[in-house]
Amino acid sequence: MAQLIDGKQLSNQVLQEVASEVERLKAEHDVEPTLAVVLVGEDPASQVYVRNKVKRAKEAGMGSIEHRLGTETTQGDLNQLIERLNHDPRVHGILVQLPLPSHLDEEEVIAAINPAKDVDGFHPLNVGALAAGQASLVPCTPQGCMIMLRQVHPDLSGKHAVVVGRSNIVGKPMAALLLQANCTVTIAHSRTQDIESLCRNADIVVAAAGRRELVDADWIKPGATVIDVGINAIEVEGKRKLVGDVAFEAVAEKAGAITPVPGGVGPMTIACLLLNTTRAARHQLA
Ligand SMILES: NC(=O)C1=CN([C@@H]2O[C@H](COP(=O)(O)OP(=O)(O)OC[C@H]3O[C@@H](n4cnc5c(N)ncnc54)[C@H](OP(=O)(O)O)[C@@H]3O)[C@@H](O)[C@H]2O)C=CC1
Ligand SMILES: Nc1nc(=O)c2c([nH]1)NC[C@@H]1CN(c3ccc(C(=O)N[C@@H](CCC(=O)O)C(=O)O)cc3)C=[N+]21
Repeated sequence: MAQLIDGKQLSNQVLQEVASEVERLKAEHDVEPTLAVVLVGEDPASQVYVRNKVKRAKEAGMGSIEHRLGTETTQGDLNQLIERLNHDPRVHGILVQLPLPSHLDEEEVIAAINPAKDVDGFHPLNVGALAAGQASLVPCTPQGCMIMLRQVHPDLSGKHAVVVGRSNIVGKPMAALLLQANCTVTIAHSRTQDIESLCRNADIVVAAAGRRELVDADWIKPGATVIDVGINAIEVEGKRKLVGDVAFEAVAEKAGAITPVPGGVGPMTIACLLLNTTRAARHQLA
């Protein structure tokens, strides 16, 4: 049976560090690190994430501001709100929940965020910095995955990592961080041929495809480390349940270490978001 990498517990450790940094910023600089979350539309899954973020921020002693806008919000309205948050000295981090309703241009919105307040690390300037190995605000989910991986592999050097998925928010930044940690990195996606044997050669598999239980036991080399980013809501006997992109029961028999869903990457993502917010606040002091 694989070692379970407990994201809930690890995230609490990160959140404790965040809370101490919040204390210091308050005591030494009279600054309350504050995150502004912008949610457009009624996507129920997004509402759950926003609730979790706000709750954890409060627990860490941080300020949090929510802007809930209707589905009919225009690009102009949204840009105007971002501009206001960019210039508000009480706001240190800005997160616009994705995906946006289809009539809104995500690229334009992300580019409008002040890069110094871009706690998601999605602005082109931060994306470029990450690619060049000079990042200060690293995307939260990959950052959380790296903390989990370090539990098992304090030295990642020379490990073969396969990332399944190439999105801007998970797959690509994940690959960049693994490369920076001296892994040999393969990025697989929906056009990849024979993805199974690629994964079977990997010491580390990061599953971020958004396909429930895509990664099965015969994809995994015995003893490999498996990080499951997927969050897929399904119904079992009328009840809502979350499953990952990994067939957990079967893969746990074969892997050396594995992250659960829920209680894995999700809580780490939120902890890293708040960590990024304290980093942004610290930077804005200067
Ligand atoms: N735990 C957390 O904190 C977070 C979880 N998530 C979850 O992670 C998952 C991925 O999210 P995200 O990156 O935004 O998703 P996207 O839909 O943006 O990207 C999915 C990627 O997976 C690839 N893919 C899809 N199907 C297959 C397949 N059958 N075989 C191989 N590759 C495939 C796609 O390939 P192609 O490019 O060719 O289309 C694409 O690159 C989702 O379940 C999401 O809910 C996301 C963010 C945070
Ligand atoms: N701009 C932007 N940044 C994001 O980081 C972002 C986003 N948009 N859009 C959606 C995805 C998804 N995401 C999650 C965060 C936390 C959990 C999380 O806390 N999950 C818990 C449980 C949640 C539950 O019970 O529903 C867990 O896995 O244990 C999940 C998913 C961030 N995302």
